[in-house]
Amino acid sequence: MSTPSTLQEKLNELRLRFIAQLSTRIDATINQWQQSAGSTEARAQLAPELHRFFHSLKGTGRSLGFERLSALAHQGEEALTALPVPAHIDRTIERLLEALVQEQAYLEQHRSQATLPASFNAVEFGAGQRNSRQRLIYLCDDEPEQVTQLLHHLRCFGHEVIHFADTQAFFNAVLSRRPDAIIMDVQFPQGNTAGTETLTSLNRLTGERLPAIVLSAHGDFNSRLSAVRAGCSGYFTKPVKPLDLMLALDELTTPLDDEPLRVLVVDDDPAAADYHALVLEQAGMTVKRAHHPAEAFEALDYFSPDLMLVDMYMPVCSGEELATIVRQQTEYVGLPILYLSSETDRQKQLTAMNAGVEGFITKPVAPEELVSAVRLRAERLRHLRSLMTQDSMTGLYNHSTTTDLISRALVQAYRDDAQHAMAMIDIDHFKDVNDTHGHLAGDQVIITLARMLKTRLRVSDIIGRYGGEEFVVLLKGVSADTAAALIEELRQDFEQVDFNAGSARFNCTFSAGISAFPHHPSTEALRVSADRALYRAKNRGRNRVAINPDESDDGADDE
Ligand SMILES: Nc1nc2c(ncn2[C@@H]2O[C@H](COP(=O)(O)OP(=O)(O)OP(=O)(O)O)[C@@H](O)[C@H]2O)c(=O)[nH]1
Repeated sequence: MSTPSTLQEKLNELRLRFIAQLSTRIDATINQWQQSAGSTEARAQLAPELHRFFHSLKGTGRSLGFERLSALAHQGEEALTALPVPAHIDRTIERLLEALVQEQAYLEQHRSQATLPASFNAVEFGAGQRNSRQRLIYLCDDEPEQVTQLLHHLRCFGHEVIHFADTQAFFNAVLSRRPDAIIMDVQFPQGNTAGTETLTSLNRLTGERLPAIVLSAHGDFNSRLSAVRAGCSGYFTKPVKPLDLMLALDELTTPLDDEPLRVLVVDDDPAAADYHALVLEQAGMTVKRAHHPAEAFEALDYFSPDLMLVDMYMPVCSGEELATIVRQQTEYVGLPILYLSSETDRQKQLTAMNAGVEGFITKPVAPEELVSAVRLRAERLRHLRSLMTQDSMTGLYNHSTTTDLISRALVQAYRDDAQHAMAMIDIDHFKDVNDTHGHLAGDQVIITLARMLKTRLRVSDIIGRYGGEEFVVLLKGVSADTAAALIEELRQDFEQVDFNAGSARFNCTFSAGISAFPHHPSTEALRVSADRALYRAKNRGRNRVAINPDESDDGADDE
């Protein structure tokens, strides 16, 4: 069988799985019901479980589009909660269980026709997960010297760059593959504003405003006006300083946050958890499913969710109890919690909100409604968190957050039996940079290295600014040797970046030390070993990457 790829296919697969498991669930309940026959006490003991069975079938049934099944389950739930207890309640329950058996048989027979209700067919979310900070840039310029310099810098920052020397080839390329940003020269042999005119035509043709920055040999009014009319965000006169252009590109292309939102879905019913997880995953979020509240409690620590979506009724404890337990820990006081339930009783909803949760989503929820409710709250938390955890100059994690995140990653690595590597990176002779070119130029170097680390390493790697000109990176899933090779590539590119301070141009280098997990099994042990290797790199002349000999795969010294 082929792997389902679209949301519809995945949801249909979920429906089929739900139908396949339905008879076991109904049979088990009928069994319990029959065993409790004749004993008022046994029936009373069974009532909460029976209620959960009907409640869960009602919610998941409706979410997956099984309206008749859900309506029957709803009747069962109502009968069990009605006060006074309805006359002939046993007869009612038996009738409903029989009806569920028939409905199950019907669904089983017609399983090949199982398709989602029409309301789901319009649902498609955007491109989904972005797991790279690299961008596709089109550079359209016919001046060889400028092009060589820009290509070099753009590639140092890990961007994929395609160069066009004429506007026609550029025009055709944009129509076949849209870039993330465009750098466009204004003047070409075809005319003084041929570059911006090409952009204007493309904007008209595509109905979009293409993200573009203009380079021009002239800063005159007409050239600038043509750029504004072409919808360009930046205008640079040649010779352009590559780093200024990089920053402008960043503003044009970098979304607020690259990392997918993490959502913890807690539901004892696997079908319901799968359904909601699928919808959120399709919208680009990373989802962890927990079927038991204790499992959810553990996941808080190693998964570090941006939001928790909790079923209100679970056998072990209620959503409200779980929310209270979570809230009792200071580090999770701000974690947004949303209840997800088919409970429609307003009073019960309000009571459940007492645990300080963010809101209540009633099942079945339309996919786009779920995504928007989750995204809104999770992004707010991300923003607040970032103010506390990031270094304001570089946007990298600050010292304490870096240490904290690395420690959590190591806990997870123990579980997964994974290997990681740590790199300590320190800019060489940085005091001289400040003394010679000024503090602002020094800041520019720090920001540039931070930017390179972010664009070149993986989103899942942990990158922090440890101190002034010192950075630490946890490269996940790689050996010390692989990490050393990756950092060595970065080192070679960094030394070629041109910095400017007034009319002076200068270059910088860095040294790095590498250590490996599980060879060094704690954050502190990793740090000490990487620091020792960094010291060796500095001692041996700087501008190099070092590993302690005992960490290298072949045990050889790195130099
Ligand atoms: N511009 C700037 N300088 C900083 C910042 N934080 C720390 N520094 C400076 O970084 C310099 C670090 O210098 P040192 O630790 O002596 O080392 P170094 O000159 O880089 O020499 P080596 O590491 O031995 O190659 C100090 O002069 C600090 O003032 C910052 O945010 N911006």
